[in-house]
Order: sequence, then structure tokens, then C-alpha cells
Amino acid sequence: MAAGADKGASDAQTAAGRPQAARLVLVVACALVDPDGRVLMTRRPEGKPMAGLWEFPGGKLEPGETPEAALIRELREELGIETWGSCLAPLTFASHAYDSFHLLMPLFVCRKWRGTPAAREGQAMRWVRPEALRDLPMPAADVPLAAMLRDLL
Ligand SMILES: Nc1nc2c([nH]c(=O)n2[C@@H]2O[C@H](COP(=O)(O)OP(=O)(O)OP(=O)(O)O)[C@@H](O)[C@H]2O)c(=O)[nH]1
Repeated sequence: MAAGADKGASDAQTAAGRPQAARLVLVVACALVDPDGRVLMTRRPEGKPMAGLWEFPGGKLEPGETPEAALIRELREELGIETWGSCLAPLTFASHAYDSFHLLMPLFVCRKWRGTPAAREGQAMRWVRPEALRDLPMPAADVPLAAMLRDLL
């Protein structure tokens, strides 16, 4: 048997023995931090999965978008504010297995933007002190992120 064919067989075996990964969904999110050190949280509207839970503004990447470009677009669409790639600092990420997909979510921090955040899509929003984040019901993926923000902000 040729060396290449042998290698192929062992790769297939390895692949077969590996746990099946759920569909990977890439979402980008942002902790907008105001001059008092509070973080903007938005509530998922009725009718969506995880409705009523408080999350960081953001959303899924569109094909061909960088995370930064997607976040700038989402902040414009959801909150009507304008920011720039140079104002987005990577902080941490979530990697969380939901029942139907696996969420991979980089979290940026942004302290500088133009405009006043306003809920453009009917979602509730509020500014929250990092130490009060633990009192908000959040998607499971966000719980460790909130703990990190309490330590890092
Ligand atoms: N934006 C955002 N999404 C989050 C967070 N935590 C978390 O689990 N998610 C999940 O990541 C996905 C974000 O997708 P999205 O906001 O673009 O999409 P959606 O479910 O609102 O609806 P859509 O598919 O109609 O756009 C959702 O499944 C959402 O529940 C978070 O802090 N911010």
C-alpha cells in the first residue's frame, strides 16, 4: 500500500472516532463602556430564542465580513451609533455548546463612539455597573464573560 493511502485510512479513523462538533456559529459582541464604567446591555426581544435574557450588543457575521466590520455594522443597526476599528479592543471570548449549535463569540470593549445609543429594534437596554451584571439573567455563554468584565473593568 502506498504511504499516502495508508495515511488517508488512519485520518479517516481518527475523524470517525472524534466527537461530532455541533454547527459552529460565529457571533461578535461588544461591551460598550461609558465614562462612569457602566456597560450597555440589551434584552433579547419576545419571539426570538432566549427572549428576555440580557446580552451584549452584536450579532452574526455576514459572509466576507471581518469581526470588526460586523460589529461596527451591528452597533449602527441596533443602537444607531458609529464607531471605528481602532476603538474596538479585543477582551475575551465565549465558546459555548448550546443544544443546537456551538457559539464562538469574541467580545470587544469599546469606550469611544459617536451618537447616543438608542434601541433601534425595540429591544430594552440599560447601563449596568460591572458588579451588577451578575443580577441580570443572561444567556449561558455570557455568564463567564460577565465575571471577567467585573475583574477587568
Ligand atoms: N449579540 C449577542 N448574541 C449572543 C450573546 N450571547 C449569546 O449566547 N448570543 C447568541 O448568539 C446568537 C446571536 O445571533 P443574532 O443576535 O445575530 O441573531 P438572532 O438570534 O437575534 O436572530 P437572527 O438569526 O434573526 O439574526 C443568538 O443565538 C444569541 O442568543 C450576546 O451576548 N450577544
